[in-house]
Amino acid sequence: MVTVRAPATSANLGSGFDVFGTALSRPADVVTVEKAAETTIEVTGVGAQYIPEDPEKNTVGAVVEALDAPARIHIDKGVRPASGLGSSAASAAGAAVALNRLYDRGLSRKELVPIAAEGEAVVSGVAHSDNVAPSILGGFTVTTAEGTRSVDAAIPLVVCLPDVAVSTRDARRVVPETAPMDDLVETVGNAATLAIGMCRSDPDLVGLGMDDPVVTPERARLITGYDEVRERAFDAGATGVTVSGAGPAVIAACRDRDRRRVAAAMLDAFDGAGIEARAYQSRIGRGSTILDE
Ligand SMILES: Nc1ncnc2c1ncn2[C@@H]1O[C@H](COP(=O)(O)OP(=O)(O)O)[C@@H](O)[C@H]1O
Ligand SMILES: N[C@@H](CCOP(=O)(O)O)C(=O)O
Repeated sequence: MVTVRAPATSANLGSGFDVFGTALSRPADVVTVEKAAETTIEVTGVGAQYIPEDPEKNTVGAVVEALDAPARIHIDKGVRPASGLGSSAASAAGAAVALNRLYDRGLSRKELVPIAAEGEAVVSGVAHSDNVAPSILGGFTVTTAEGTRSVDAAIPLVVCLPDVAVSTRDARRVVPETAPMDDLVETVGNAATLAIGMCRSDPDLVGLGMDDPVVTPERARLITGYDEVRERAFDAGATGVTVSGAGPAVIAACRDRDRRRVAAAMLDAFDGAGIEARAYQSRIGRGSTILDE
């Protein structure tokens, strides 16, 4: 038996659509696997009632297939589904790390990234790796067709999750198919600024680089209260604010001393829009951890 804690993640960070991701120190899924002749999945925890236990429909089923590793699997959800916090990815990442160990497949963490991404194709239609990569490796990750690079960074974050669901599949439908050259230039500049900020653990540069003129404005329309939440977070000291993943969670970078104030301001703004929400005072965290074997 192997048990793995797989963290929530925030993908895109504004300027890095389908490329950037960060592991969050909290919340997390806990995935336990035991060898079995046939794969079965049991899901408990936050939002478990909305998550299929059929291996064909659960993200971990695709990981079992890819590793040829049938197992009895228990997923204890800490990451609410349809959150923008890589809920589907956390289970897939945890399963990939756990099954690799259970069956001694000997794959490296980086080699597990495309395997876990197969799970994302099951739910969103695209095997995007920007959530599974940080959930497996930890830190800030950059994933391209050439593979994944990661760096540890100490950046305080606030993630505010409103009590509404946005499916990644639906939120991918509003992504523009093309972008004007000016927007492309702006996005590249922001993404490069953010990457330098991560390498220096500098919340000001990271926040500055979180702006995105192409995808985020379209997604923000799906989140009631987004503009007010963003403005209030900046007023409270956030250095950057954007949609987390496909939403509805909103993520802010800040300094340690401002984290509580930013969290309170974001909650208050959602409340003003008539939306219940919860805030995680988080930071960039570590990747999947084996808890027990
Ligand atoms: N192990 C899993 N954990 C969470 N969601 C899952 C899992 N397997 C399948 N799903 C489905 O994936 C969808 C949530 O994924 P997604 O829309 O990408 O949201 P998130 O941003 O939270 O990952 C839901 O429809 C859910 O039923
Ligand atoms: N790059 C993807 C990330 C989706 O993240 P999720 O946490 O909402 O699953 C996208 O933006 O579609």
